[in-house]
Amino acid sequence: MSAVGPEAPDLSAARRHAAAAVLDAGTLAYIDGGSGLEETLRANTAAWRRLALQPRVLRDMTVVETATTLLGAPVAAPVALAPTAMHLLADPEGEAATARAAERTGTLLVASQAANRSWQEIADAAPGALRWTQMYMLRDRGLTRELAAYAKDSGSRAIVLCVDGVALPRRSRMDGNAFVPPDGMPFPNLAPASARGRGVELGAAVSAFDPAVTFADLALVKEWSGLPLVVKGVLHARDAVECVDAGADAIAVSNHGGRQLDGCVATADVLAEIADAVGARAEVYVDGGIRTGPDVVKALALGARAAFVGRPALWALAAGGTEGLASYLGELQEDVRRTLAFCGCTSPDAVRGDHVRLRPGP
Ligand SMILES: Cc1cc2nc3c(=O)[nH]c(=O)nc-3n(C[C@H](O)[C@H](O)[C@H](O)COP(=O)(O)O)c2cc1C
Ligand SMILES: CC(C)CC(=O)C(=O)O
Repeated sequence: MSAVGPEAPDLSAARRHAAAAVLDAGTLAYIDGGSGLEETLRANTAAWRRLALQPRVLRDMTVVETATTLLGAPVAAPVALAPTAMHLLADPEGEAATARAAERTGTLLVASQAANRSWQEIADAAPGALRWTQMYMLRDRGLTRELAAYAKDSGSRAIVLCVDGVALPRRSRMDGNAFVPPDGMPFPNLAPASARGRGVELGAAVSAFDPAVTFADLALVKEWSGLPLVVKGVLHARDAVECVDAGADAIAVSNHGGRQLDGCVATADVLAEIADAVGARAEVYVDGGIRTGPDVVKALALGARAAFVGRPALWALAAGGTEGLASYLGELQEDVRRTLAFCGCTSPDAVRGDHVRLRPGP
């Protein structure tokens, strides 16, 4: 404990606490954990703490808007739901519950390819929600093509191609390192239409991810889906530029919440150089350790258009279902609003690079 007492809890801490009371230990370890020594998991949050906002004053903050657009579509705030697998672990309605919370709060939902509800069921649960679809390039290109078309047909407005799944991570907290989903957990969006009702086994699904994926595949995914393409899992400025050269419409700076390559850079530490390299050619987003309104505004100052949250949304969903997630998202939006006001910004667009700087010290 420091001289001034314990660190104040962030908005998600109470949700994490409540989730721990309802989830079994294995499920909680799966959600919370990272890979290896969890160096990157810890570095993600620590990197946001090392940055300090430098506010501007005397700018009339009577009206402060958090609303913005993502790939042209309006959202209530520059905070979105990162794709996370298996929402049936957190709520008996799975991603349908998540989608309703997104709809209610004007939040973008990125539906995972490892969702337990089919993309069409998620769409039907919340027709007013803005939804993008996360996919992997599968070894079976024909199936990938079919699923890309399915994403579009079920109303997704973009594909988020996750490119950090080229090896199996060692997830240290989990017994034997393998999380075994409960029996009967469906993965309908990894199966061809003919088997969508049954879904596939998770193990089979994960080994279906194609480690041979390259920049040349980006154009294919765009063509197959007919949708804008976000590349998720980029951590190097030159890769970001190459993705944009290959047709990407947006870059999601992400290390998968410290769950894939342990020991890699924290996202906050590379965001600015990636955003600078990409410039106005594509939107740039970030995830990993985003927990507060100030974290979101720091991300905007470093050049992101939006920040995405992963684990806190699952904790909030487990703790309180649609209601719990909607109230968490509402509080986070309010935290963004008050942070913008304190920074002298009447909207996300008003945030500039000089609103953030590194804290002095070790
Ligand atoms: C339980 C869990 C499941 C995840 N599943 C996926 C997934 O299916 N697809 C994907 O692209 N990313 C997945 N991610 C990574 C998130 O999209 C995101 O990068 C990460 O959670 C952000 O870090 P945060 O949890 O610190 O906010 C998952 C993350 C967690 C915690
Ligand atoms: C089923 C997995 C692909 C989900 C995932 O990405 C994760 O657990 O981090």
